[in-house]
Amino acid sequence: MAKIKHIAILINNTSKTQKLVQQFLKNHPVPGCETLYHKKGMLFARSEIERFMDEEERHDIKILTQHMRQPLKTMSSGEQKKALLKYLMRQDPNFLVLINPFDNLDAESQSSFRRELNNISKSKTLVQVVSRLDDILPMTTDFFKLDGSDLISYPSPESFWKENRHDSIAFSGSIPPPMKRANPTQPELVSFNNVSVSFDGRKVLDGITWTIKQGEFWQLMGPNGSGKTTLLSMITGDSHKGYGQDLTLFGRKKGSGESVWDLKEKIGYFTPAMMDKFRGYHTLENMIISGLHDSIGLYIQPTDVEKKLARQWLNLLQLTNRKDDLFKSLTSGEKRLVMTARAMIKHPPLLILDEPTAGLDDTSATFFIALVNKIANESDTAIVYVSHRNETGLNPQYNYILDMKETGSAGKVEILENC
Ligand SMILES: Nc1ncnc2c1ncn2[C@@H]1O[C@H](COP(=O)(O)OP(=O)(O)OP(=O)(O)O)[C@@H](O)[C@H]1O
Repeated sequence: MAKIKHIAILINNTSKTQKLVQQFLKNHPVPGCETLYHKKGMLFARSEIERFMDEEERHDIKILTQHMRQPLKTMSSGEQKKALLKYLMRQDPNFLVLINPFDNLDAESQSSFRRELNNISKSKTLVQVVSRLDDILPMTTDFFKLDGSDLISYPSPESFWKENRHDSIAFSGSIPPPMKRANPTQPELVSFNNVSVSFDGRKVLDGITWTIKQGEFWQLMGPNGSGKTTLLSMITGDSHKGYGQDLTLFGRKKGSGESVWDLKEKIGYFTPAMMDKFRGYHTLENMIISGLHDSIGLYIQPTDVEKKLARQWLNLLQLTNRKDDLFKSLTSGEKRLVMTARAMIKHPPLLILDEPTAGLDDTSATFFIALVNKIANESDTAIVYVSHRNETGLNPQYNYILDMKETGSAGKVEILENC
């Protein structure tokens, strides 16, 4: 029997990924991948999960969760991915096109997902479309890179690895100062004392005790479904689960009449999903200034001082000459830098970055991490960085690790060397 081919396509910020994926799925020939022509292919991608979520929400059509009570939307990323893979395998395709399959998965879910794909690879071709070299599976036989619309094929795995392994990036310049000296904040920004959360009678968080102080740099870690998002949503005011519990946010006890707006004012927040919510018809300068007004995009005339500050940020990000370009014209790596600058321009007491490098290629992720380390070193802002990946180069002082148990996740503090 002929050996099954497995394809890896490395993508970057310029890649016309959707176009290529459609070529595979619609059975148009792809040079170098002729064996898949006229075969049945199916797509494993975040966008598919969102599509099924939309079907559930808008039309009440349950496809991935046919025999489950829990809506797809409230499942953890790992649970959603498992449900999608199960569904795709029931359709018995000849090949699967997987776009960044390990994004948003914790280490344990990644290994079990890798094992599952390894099993599937014995009978089906895998086409991995990935932005990170570490995600390429070992059984890969054919290597490509997608530059713009050009699919470049490599004669051997060695030639692929030699060309694409990258060096680390140095960052230069300083974090621009705040527009005005902040009122001294209390040293304790967030304090959970024995806080627990349940959904439908099932405990998700059990007795969380965690204090975040001014200027600290935390990484929040835990397997998929351990309650990271739930924990963050209590800090940002997006969940009511904190009421009636011993939770103090920026010096005020939860439930003592604070508004969500009071909280949002003190928090800079970025998660890649935020970028799906707007079309990007604002200039880079206005996007950054909008962080001072807690809007996404600017709807009032900026002052000269605001413009000057935005330019200092653009300078740091090496985007000075593009201040009048539209946000939508940026690559996804550049967009995330600008969104982080937007979140940081007011030097909030707390900056939350929720899986900020998901989907980025290695070079962009390295650049992003350099910016985060810089913010941690040069500002009084405390950072909570949520990631499943042990990001090379990220220098948090502490890990807050959620240990998932039947009785709900318990939290553990790990003090790191950078402290
Ligand atoms: N509104 C809700 N109703 C029911 N269950 C929920 C709800 N919100 C979250 N859950 C459940 O709580 C658990 C924790 O979810 P949460 O999204 O906080 O985990 P997470 O650690 O952020 O996961 P991931 O890393 O995959 O994003 C999951 O099992 C999820 O299914």
